[in-house]
Amino acid sequence: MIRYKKLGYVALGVTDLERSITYYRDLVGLQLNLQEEGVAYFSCSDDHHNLVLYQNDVAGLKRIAWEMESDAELDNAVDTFKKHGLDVYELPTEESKGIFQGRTLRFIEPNDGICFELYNQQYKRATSYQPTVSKIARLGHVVVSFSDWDASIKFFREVMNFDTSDSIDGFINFMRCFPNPYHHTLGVSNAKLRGDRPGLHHVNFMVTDMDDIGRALNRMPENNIPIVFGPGRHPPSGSIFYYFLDPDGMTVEYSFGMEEFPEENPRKPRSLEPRPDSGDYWGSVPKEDWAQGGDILPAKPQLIGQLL
Ligand SMILES: CC(C)C(=O)/C=C/C(C(=O)O)=C(/O)C(=O)O
Ligand SMILES: [Fe+2]
Repeated sequence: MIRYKKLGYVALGVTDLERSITYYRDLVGLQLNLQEEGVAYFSCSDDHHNLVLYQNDVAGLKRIAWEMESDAELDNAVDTFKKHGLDVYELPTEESKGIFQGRTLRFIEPNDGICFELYNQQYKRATSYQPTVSKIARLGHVVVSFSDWDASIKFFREVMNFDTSDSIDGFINFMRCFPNPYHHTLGVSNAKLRGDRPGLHHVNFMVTDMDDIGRALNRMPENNIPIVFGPGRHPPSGSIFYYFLDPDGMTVEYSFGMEEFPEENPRKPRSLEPRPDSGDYWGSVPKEDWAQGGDILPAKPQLIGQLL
């Protein structure tokens, strides 16, 4: 069974790269490690990047990348994916080095055509992430609204070896990239909840303590950043949460205190009733523009290199 180390990075298309650099660096608190023509690499760890922004005509989700436990797990993934009829491409060495990574594979997720990437390691930084406005602990999760909710969950479970931690029936299925312990690194949301329009739901950064949330409660409104949900506490993972929009209207979440699962004998997944208090113990309800921004950006041009 395929084994993942973690959710490595998320790549987004943004319509004004300079504007988004200022936002993600100065308001969200990510460290800008490198800016090249049309692309910016941010981290919140000793990785070279945990968020990559590309200048693009349309804002949206470009790629989701998973760091594997080992190089052998990349081979394991290739064998598994090919058995399930997936075309997997290995980036040429100069390409993977160009994004500061070791061996890198890409494929198209079959339900909504998202570019998924697996890699074994990124260049590490001696001087790792230095917190500024917020002590971000890690890139936490990405939630995507998929067209076929059941088929997507089946793919991630049966092909990618993700486990369901909990589900709000018909709304969101919270999945762990096994054996990563966090309650979810991927959320499978139902696009039927947003007019059958698949796309990015939100990107989450887990912060280190409540003060990081507290400071954001003031910093975001002071900078006229639209708040779209919370503060509150999510029943699925137990996380304190706070959601706000980025300059393209894509939804970003700060959270603190997520449940962790053991590799052996984890608790059973719960099926939560689809009602507002399954989303927030504290009773807040999301604004209309929560989780609405961000298309799924075409994957094909990213499939470069050798077909395995
Ligand atoms: C309001 C939705 C239905 C909800 O419960 C969300 C939970 C999520 C998420 O969607 O990512 C979390 O972030 C969480 O529980 O940590
Ligand atoms: Fe979330």
